[in-house]
Amino acid sequence: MIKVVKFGGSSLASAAQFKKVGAIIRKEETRRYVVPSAPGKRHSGDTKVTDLLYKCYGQAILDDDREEDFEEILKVIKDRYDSIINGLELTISLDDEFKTIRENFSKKIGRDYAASRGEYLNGIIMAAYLGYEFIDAAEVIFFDEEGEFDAEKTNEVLSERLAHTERAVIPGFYGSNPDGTIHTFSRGGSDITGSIVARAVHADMYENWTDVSGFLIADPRIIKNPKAIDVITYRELRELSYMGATVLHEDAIFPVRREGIPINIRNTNAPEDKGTLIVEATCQKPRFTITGVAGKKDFASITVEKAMMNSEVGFCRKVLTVFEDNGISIEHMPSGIDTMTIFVHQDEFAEREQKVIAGIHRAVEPDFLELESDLALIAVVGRGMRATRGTSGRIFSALAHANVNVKMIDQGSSELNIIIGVRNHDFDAAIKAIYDIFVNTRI
Ligand SMILES: Nc1ncnc2c1ncn2[C@@H]1O[C@H](COP(=O)(O)OP(=O)(O)O)[C@@H](O)[C@H]1O
Ligand SMILES: N[C@@H](CC(=O)OP(=O)(O)O)C(=O)O
Repeated sequence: MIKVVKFGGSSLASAAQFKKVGAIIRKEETRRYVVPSAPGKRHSGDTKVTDLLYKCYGQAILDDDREEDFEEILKVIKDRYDSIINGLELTISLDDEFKTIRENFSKKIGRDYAASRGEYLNGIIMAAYLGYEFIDAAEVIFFDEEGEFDAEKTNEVLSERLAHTERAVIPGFYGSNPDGTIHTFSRGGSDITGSIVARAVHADMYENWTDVSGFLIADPRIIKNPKAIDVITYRELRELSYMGATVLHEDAIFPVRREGIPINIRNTNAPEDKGTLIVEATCQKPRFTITGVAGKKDFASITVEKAMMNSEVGFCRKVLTVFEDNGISIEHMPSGIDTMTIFVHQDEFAEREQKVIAGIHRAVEPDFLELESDLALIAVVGRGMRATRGTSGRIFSALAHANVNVKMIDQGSSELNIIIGVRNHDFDAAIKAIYDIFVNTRI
């Protein structure tokens, strides 16, 4: 049995957190491959080391005389690592590493390099603390010429390397380009590294340790003490992650899914809790009709109206081409007989708004065109919804009771999700109402 264990920044924010992590790893022999993130927030007002590194590099590349700020931030970062090393009573020193980092920052070596040092340094500490081998992710995780993750090369090199390594620490979040420079995944990308490592060693389980007891039915920042989901399918999770449930990076699912490796989300601060199991398929009935609810704010909608639109061949395509030509991706597209509405990210749309409107006029000569902004989209997700009648009815009545005006509803063809559009300022109230009706009331 082999387990790959990834620890998030919240689990590695201080020496005290490292000790909890050490105890978890030592408890099971099978926890052979460890993927650490950079130290995260120790409390709500704190700053993640990754953010400090971005800030520090931002100072380093300024041409004017900002030496002081640069040195100050670098010292804050070094102090954080030193306090972990001292708290763990380790004898290692990162002085030489910081010397190299300072030199490389002065050479303006790259923003990705800068950010990656958070995981790199934490990996060195973790390996020393556990007595595991340290493997620099730059040697085993690869990106191609276009900057896309190179899954096949990585899998080949990484599986070969780990086949000869009994226990190792591989820092998350980064790898290398064909020219040897450092490249990072997008934010939260250590989850992806964990998944890649799990695939490479054909792990039996990918444990992803964080600061909550699993994937929760709703965002704990909106709902107080939400219940955890026991078992969730990859597909349900994809829907929820995409719509803003940030526990696991949305791209972290692909590598393990190929191999059918389950993911277990666990809590470093409550290691006895079972957490959430993420699987390909399950016969286990969900506890509630919905598995989870998540959402994102700041969308704009463009409604195009034209009589007999439905019978005009190619109408939708012509409208969509306008968005494509302007490089704007489309989030949702509910339609009626004479209308279609397109939901887009507000910030992406704002810059090209007038170009898009002009383009639509030229392309399809609509009778009427309406724009709306500051909208939020909420996804209610659940494999149990298919078998339950009246789910949308319950959602509508709950939202009506909470005085939330529903702007749009779109049921996915898989019947796995229902997407609801509301105003930004109704977002929290809508999530609360949906959680309440399905989880607390449970009629
Ligand atoms: N549905 C959800 N279930 C659990 N956590 C959620 C959910 N939606 C948002 N979160 C947030 O995700 C956080 C965990 O993810 P993250 O901050 O990336 O942790 P880590 O630093 O361990 O990688 C939780 O602390 C919680 O605030
Ligand atoms: N440290 C990186 C990568 C990461 O995955 O972090 P975490 O596991 O704390 O979300 C970030 O902040 O984006």
